[in-house]
Amino acid sequence: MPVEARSDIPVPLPDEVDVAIIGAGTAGMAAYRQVRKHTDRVALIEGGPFGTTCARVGCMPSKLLIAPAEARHRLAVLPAFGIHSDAGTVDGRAVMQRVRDERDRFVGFVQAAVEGFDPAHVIRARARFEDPHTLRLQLPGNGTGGAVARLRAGRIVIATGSRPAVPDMLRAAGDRLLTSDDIFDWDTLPGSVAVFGAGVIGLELGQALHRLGVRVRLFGRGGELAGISDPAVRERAVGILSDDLPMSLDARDVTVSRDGDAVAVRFRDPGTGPCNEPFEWVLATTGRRPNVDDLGLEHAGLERDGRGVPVFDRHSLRAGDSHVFVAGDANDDLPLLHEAADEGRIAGENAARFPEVLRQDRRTPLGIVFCDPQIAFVGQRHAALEQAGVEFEVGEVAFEDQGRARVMQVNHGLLRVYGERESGLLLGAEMIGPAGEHLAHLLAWAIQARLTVGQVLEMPFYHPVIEEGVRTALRLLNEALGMGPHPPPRCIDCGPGA
Ligand SMILES: Cc1cc2nc3c(=O)[nH]c(=O)nc-3n(C[C@H](O)[C@H](O)[C@H](O)COP(=O)(O)OP(=O)(O)OC[C@H]3O[C@@H](n4cnc5c(N)ncnc54)[C@H](O)[C@@H]3O)c2cc1C
Ligand SMILES: NC(=O)c1ccc[n+]([C@@H]2O[C@H](COP(=O)([O-])OP(=O)(O)OC[C@H]3O[C@@H](n4cnc5c(N)ncnc54)[C@H](O)[C@@H]3O)[C@@H](O)[C@H]2O)c1
Repeated sequence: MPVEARSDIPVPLPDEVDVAIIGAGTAGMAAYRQVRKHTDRVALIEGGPFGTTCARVGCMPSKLLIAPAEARHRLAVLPAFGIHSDAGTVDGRAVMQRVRDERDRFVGFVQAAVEGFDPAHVIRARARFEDPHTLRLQLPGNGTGGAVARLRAGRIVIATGSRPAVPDMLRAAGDRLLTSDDIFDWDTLPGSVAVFGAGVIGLELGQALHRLGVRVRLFGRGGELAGISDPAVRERAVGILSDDLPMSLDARDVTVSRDGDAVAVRFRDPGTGPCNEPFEWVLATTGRRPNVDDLGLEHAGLERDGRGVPVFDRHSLRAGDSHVFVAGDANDDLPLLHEAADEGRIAGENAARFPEVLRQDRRTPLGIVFCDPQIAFVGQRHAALEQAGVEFEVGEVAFEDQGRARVMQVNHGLLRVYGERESGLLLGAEMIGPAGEHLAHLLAWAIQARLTVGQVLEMPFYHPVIEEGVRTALRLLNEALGMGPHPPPRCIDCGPGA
């Protein structure tokens, strides 16, 4: 990792501030910028390295690993275009060198931003509540444990992020057990990895490693995959992705043990006999836990939920009717980068204005999984609509015959869109398919603008583009809502393969 941007500049610590922010990640830095607009009496407290989870061990290095994997995988479609190539040999050291170099560049941008903050505001320490308004600061030591200081704060923003949660059953892998915090520092690619947890991180990293030539098996639970809630989309996703990546999404009787330097994974897939597969490494991608357990929250006088997170209002980020605000992964609501930034802004603004606290609209939910084909969620999920008893209809398009997708040899997937029966409002979508990141944005913007399905269909659609597939799904949805005619099976006005 790059050197710390900020040395421990001997700046006198304040005794008291208007707002203390715990954690200088994405949410904490966004909060700091807001607070600065109102007061100079602010402390941004960071107990770990600067650079944010996103840049250091999250969004950016994971996408840097996925990019070469996708580039290599595209070589497999070349013969279908009549092109033959024997390229594709993987130089693991070069792959990981680029991942680390580019990662360090991104981390450097964040560190430069921190360098731009007033040094008097930035405190290198781990913070814990001693009472609702007092933080105990454990300052960095020189190997012998650092000094302790105390800071009184009128308001406090908790923006402490999250960390990998590792189940005990994987601990037997010993020093062969890794998390996403470790792998981007690899010097080279390993030979084999058992990836436990078929959520977003497991799927993204498991598929990328597999496509870079690492022997991978993705172990899941109960058939879940990347949080897809629509059973039709999940079934399609499992079909497409398991064609390529070895998966045991409902592995039973799993045990992990060491066999010398290797890790033996014993398991049973439904309908098969017992298997015993050796791996060099075990990668735990079994979820993340909010960093609230070591904050002394029992001294903060806040009501907490079952995971120990202060009960808070997602429109103000305020914990109960207190002076404490909880933003980003720490609140365990929507652990995504853009949400952490939004929440930091709202929490910072409210902490600064306190006791005036404003409730703000939140954006339309949007989630993108950078596997290939991409998985995406927009607006209300299928399961949530069903659970809430919303009366809705579904329109769908399969991408196998979609014109542009076929031209490009990316014709795999299924998009399902949901619309409200009475109003015709577009409510949500789940998908696996080509250009998922772009289609998901279009749909999210339409939902946030509160457009009906009919109004979205009034928008321009070019030809031949993958967005024509969205139009097909929306036309079928409009018909199901009783608000549009049955679309012609081979739509002439839209050109072939729409
Ligand atoms: C592998 C991976 C891939 C991801 N990919 C994506 C993606 O593609 N898109 C996306 O939207 N999201 C992605 N995410 C999620 C995204 O990275 C997080 O939602 C986001 O970074 C959370 O930001 P944050 O500010 O809440 O936390 P962080 O950036 O983790 O900041 C929290 C800070 O608090 C500090 N801290 C903790 N406790 C204390 C304490 N007691 N005292 C002082 N400081 C403390 C920590 O050291 C840390 O610096 C990914 C995550 C992972 C792990
Ligand atoms: N592209 C993106 O936007 C992106 C990428 C990566 C991470 N993230 C964020 O990070 C969060 C955390 O991701 P994650 O993948 O760690 O968590 P997750 O909650 O999405 O998935 C964890 C999975 O592990 C499974 N699991 C738990 N214990 C298990 C066990 N013992 N054996 C097998 N499976 C087990 C769970 O059932 C679940 O399916 C995501 O919810 C997401 O918000 C986003």
